[in-house]
Amino acid sequence: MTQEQWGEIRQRLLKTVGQNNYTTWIEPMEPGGVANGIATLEVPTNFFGNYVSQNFSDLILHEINAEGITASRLNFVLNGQRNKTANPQPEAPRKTAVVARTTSNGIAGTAPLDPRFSFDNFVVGKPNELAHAAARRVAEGGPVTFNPLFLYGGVGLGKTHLMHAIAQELKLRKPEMNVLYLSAEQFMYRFVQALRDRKMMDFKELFRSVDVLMVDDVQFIAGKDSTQEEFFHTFNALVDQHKQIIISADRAPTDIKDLENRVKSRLQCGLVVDLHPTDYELRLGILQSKLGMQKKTYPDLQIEDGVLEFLAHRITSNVRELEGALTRLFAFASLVGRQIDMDLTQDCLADVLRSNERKITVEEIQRKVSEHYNIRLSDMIGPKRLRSYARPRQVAMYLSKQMTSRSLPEIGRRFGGRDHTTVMHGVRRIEELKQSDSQIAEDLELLSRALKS
Ligand SMILES: Nc1ncnc2c1ncn2[C@@H]1O[C@H](COP(=O)(O)OP(=O)(O)OP(=O)(O)O)[C@@H](O)[C@H]1O
Repeated sequence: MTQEQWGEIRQRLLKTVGQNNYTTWIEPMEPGGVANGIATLEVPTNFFGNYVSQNFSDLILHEINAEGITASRLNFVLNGQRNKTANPQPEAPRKTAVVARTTSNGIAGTAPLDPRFSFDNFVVGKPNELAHAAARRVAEGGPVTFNPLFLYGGVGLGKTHLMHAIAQELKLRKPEMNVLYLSAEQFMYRFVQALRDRKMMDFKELFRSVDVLMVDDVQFIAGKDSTQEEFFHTFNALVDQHKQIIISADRAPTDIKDLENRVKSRLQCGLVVDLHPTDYELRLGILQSKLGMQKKTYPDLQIEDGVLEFLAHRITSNVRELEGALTRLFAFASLVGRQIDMDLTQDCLADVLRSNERKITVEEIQRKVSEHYNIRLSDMIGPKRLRSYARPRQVAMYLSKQMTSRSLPEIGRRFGGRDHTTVMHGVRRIEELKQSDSQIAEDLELLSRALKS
């Protein structure tokens, strides 16, 4: 793809994604080649590539094809890594802030900080309140009370956001502090580079001279023995000097496989806090806060009441996907010139909604029903025929038939190896009672709502 073609494509993208998105996400990319239906774009960071891929790839592909270039997929490579040897290019100037002070030892430079990942933009709810409070405390830059702060949680739950927020806040409050933020992958890359260039002294000096070291996605160094070793020494040197360390990972230190025990135990010796999966209220709060940004980009678009609630209810996997869905919805609506209502939402996000469909299991149903009727799970599954066990059992069988794709024999097996005719009888009995017994009807309603949430 030539610069000229990319220029045309960019101009059209500006109209569809809006000025803000354009400046942040489209403008920094450089065009690469197109081969076998794959168009390559150069991006400044992996994070950047992931974000663009999740939020704008459909639109970009659409415009690339509109330019007469045939491509069905996009491939993102880091700036300057395409044809590195054949076509050496100077590193593109970074547009976002770099935290660490520049040094002259040839191995300085850190990950860019995303200005949107601030404390102000972080929505706090029950699942993340502890992690948020700990991050806030560390960002005050006061005396080191827990070292390290170890933040962990599943994909897209806000670990990187909190790390960037801490770094940016520290930069504001304590500009004299030397704060180094980087991913574990970059740590390894720098270590290998220093070894190769015989600059280990510089490497050690750089890492041991920081006031705050922040390493994102530390699980990456699992299984990489020499990097772990170096990380361990860096860690110890900084802790000895009472310098703050902040680490993030996708799981707790004890659960990171192939990480040496001494590293694990070091990582656990401060404060370990986790970001729990989001709940409905948090998801809705996040959507409401992100709505403001979209409205700035697309001031003419209206969003129908109930759409945000619908998304918060249905997209439960992670915040990144939730955010991506909102961005996509606005971009799509603006592209097709429609307002955002339920129909458009279902059309535009069919794939995301499908992949988020929650699979309810028979075991979950059994657990919820036994809690509801206050009986033991073992009594529900066991052989006792007492009415106080038999009725909840039939309710659970009925819900298993309605809410899962399990067959009657499969359900029977999960209820202590009962025959499929027993399950069928139970299901029919509850179907009858649902019509004649308002208490049972109410129980079913309550239980199915609780299971779906
Ligand atoms: N509580 C929150 N408030 C506002 N935005 C959030 C919140 N949690 C996550 N996000 C947003 O969700 C997206 C994903 O978050 P982030 O990159 O921090 O996830 P992560 O936990 O680091 O994921 P990964 O494991 O993939 O690195 C970001 O755009 C971030 O701003």
